[in-house]
Amino acid sequence: METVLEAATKEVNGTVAEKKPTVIFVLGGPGSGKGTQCANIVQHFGYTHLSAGDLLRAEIKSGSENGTMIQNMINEGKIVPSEVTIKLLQRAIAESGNDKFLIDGFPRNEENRAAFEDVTKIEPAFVLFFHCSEEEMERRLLSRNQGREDDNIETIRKRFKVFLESSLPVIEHYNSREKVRKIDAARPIEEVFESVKAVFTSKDEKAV
Ligand SMILES: Nc1ncnc2c1ncn2[C@@H]1O[C@H](COP(=O)(O)OP(=O)(O)OP(=O)(O)O)[C@@H](O)[C@H]1O
Ligand SMILES: Nc1ccn([C@H]2C[C@H](O)[C@@H](COP(=O)(O)O)O2)c(=O)n1
Ligand SMILES: [Mg+2]
Repeated sequence: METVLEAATKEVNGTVAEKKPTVIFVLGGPGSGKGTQCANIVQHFGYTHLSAGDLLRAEIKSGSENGTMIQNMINEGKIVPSEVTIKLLQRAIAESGNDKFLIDGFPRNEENRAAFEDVTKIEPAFVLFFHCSEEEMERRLLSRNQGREDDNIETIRKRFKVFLESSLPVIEHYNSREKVRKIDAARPIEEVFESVKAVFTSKDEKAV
């Protein structure tokens, strides 16, 4: 079967026609509920969920030559170089067989954003931004119990700092292009999902 990336570039009457996948970036602070809401969106709307953090953790487990570097960056709450993360995303897109994706936790900084645009020429249909107070996010992360090494108070504080300094400017970039759909994520999971559904079923969202 033809993959999305193979289908992306086709010869039509001697000219190159591009068929790009639909991409929605899912952003928000650590513990704002991105993964939780993506699982709901997948069930209701048929997207493939690609979490950049999950792909990086799988890369560590695979014994890749980049594993130690990725592990050290994650433990410090830092952002892994775009080249590594984008390759993982491209591979996952190619292997999925789908043509619509929730890309969760990416782009995390300006370098991620510019490199993705440059390499893939893909613009997100929109950006879902889960907004939540640090106090609530910290509470959620400390009780997540999924065995994540970075869910300790020292690393959580570093991740909050990186979110404020490096990720918020990316959200501002897309906000100035009217691409951000901001969701109040401090409410119970079901209520948050009602707001998410309203975005996905809105007549104004042409690409969805
Ligand atoms: N609206 C909510 N209310 C209460 N708890 C929530 C809510 N959404 C998610 N949680 C819980 O908070 C924790 C973090 O959620 P989740 O893993 O979805 O966040 P995330 O944004 O993907 O975090 P990270 O950036 O660290 O990957 C999980 O234990 C999840 O069950
Ligand atoms: N674009 C990304 C996404 C994630 N990482 C690293 C750094 C994060 O602290 C960690 C965990 O991500 P999460 O699962 O919380 O979304 O993964 C990165 O370097 N670049
Ligand atoms: Mg997550």
